[in-house]
Amino acid sequence: LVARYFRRSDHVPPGPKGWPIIGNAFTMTGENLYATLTEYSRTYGGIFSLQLGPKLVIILNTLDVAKEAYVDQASAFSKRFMPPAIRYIVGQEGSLIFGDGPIWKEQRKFLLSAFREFGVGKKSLQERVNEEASYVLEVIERAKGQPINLHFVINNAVSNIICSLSFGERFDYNDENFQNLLKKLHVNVSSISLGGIVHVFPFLMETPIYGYLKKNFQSLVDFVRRLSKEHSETFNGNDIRDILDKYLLEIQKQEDSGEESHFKRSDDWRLVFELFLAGTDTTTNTLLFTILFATYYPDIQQKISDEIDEVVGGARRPQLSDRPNMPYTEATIMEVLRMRPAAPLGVPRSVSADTKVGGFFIPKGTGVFLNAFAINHDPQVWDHPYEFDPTRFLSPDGKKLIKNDSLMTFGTGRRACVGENLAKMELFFFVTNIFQRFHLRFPEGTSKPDLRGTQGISLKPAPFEICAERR
Ligand code: HEM
Repeated sequence: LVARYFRRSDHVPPGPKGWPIIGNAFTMTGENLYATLTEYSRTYGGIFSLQLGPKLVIILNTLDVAKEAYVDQASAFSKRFMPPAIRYIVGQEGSLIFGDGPIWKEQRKFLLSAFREFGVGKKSLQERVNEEASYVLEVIERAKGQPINLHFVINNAVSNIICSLSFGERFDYNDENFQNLLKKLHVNVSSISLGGIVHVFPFLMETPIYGYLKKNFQSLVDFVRRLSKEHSETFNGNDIRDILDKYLLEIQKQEDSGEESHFKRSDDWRLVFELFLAGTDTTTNTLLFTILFATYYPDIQQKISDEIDEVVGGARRPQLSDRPNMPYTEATIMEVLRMRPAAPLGVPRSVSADTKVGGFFIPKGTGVFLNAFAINHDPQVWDHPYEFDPTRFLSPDGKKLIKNDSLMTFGTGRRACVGENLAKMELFFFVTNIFQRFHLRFPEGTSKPDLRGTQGISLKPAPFEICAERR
């Protein structure tokens, strides 16, 4: 009976054999997980399955099956599978990233409208990001050309954009409390995968091996809760300063109208917490990879710098209106997003009704991972997929940015990333500010860093240092 409970049905997509009880949980760990799963896709095809304990999950590895599931069958594929260990710590109810149904729908609509209101894609936020970038430039300047690891500065800067949108505050790069918090978040998203053994046995969170994950998440929740509480004490319905105020106003309106409220006062911390979770390490890692690739390929860095000189010059800050005139810089960012998707397996979904994909039976309740790395490197779609070549996103004359629907870095369908425009805006401003002012190289006498990156929930570059010389 036990064996039958854990065994895969014959009609579901094939996949590698697992161990008794835990199935393929060990397969779903390892710092090169994205590469391992992409290898499997070469053996098993566009869709294959794994067993996480008793839970069947499928991995979508080509654009065709991704669209067939997430777009053509959006109703069956728009729920989330929340990895048990994460649910165990932060719960699923009221979650935008992991929730479902009307609450999720309202939260998503709310956030998209809040992003518009508070300047995503607009001048007001441009000033904010430029200002934050100027603090990063100061840190680089102070290093005076000596080797520096930019990880926690960039991480702090990116988080400050979320903090400023959410509750109008930024934290100094020397603020030890905030830095510690970011480190804890970083450790959590980079040291567990979305499908490893801890999700088969979530009680491991209570043991010394994994207990730190629970503590780390709890510190972040406590921090956001405290800030949300302090912020709400200064709430004035006639002066909506940021996303948290807008959220509180929404609650007030729903309470006043006597309607059943989907936004709860007790949950006001959650939205901000989830913006941290979804938006900090993803954007940080992509920005670090951009710095890494541009330093690794000096000719590409030179082309970015030339474009900045031509379009922006050296005297003023970059503007949103410069973006359409800077296709090479934008194409380089797109190429980094393709090569190193910060969430290489997306955020898992759950199938809400028995269905079929790629001709295979997919039972209700199956977990689904979108292998963005495999799709972004599919040789059927991309020429020389493992080469770093920004020109693949440029028109033949190099003057226009060419989008490609096969880029799966932000997911697709109803639950695609809501932060895509914000992330791209941040990437553009941080990249242009840095390469406007500095030429970057690796420290003398050191070997070139590894470009592959290591994977937990997010994919991050291995630690590296750069030396920055003023241009
Ligand atoms: C380079 C940076 C980023 C990458 C690569 C990324 C990637 C993703 C991916 C793959 C998903 C799942 C999509 C799907 O299921 O189809 C997602 C969801 C999400 N992202 Fe992002 N993200 C980034 C930045 C951000 C930022 C800056 C924010 C907000 C501050 C954000 C907020 C969210 C939210 C709230 C969701 C859940 C949406 C839902 O379930 O409806 N992301 N992201």
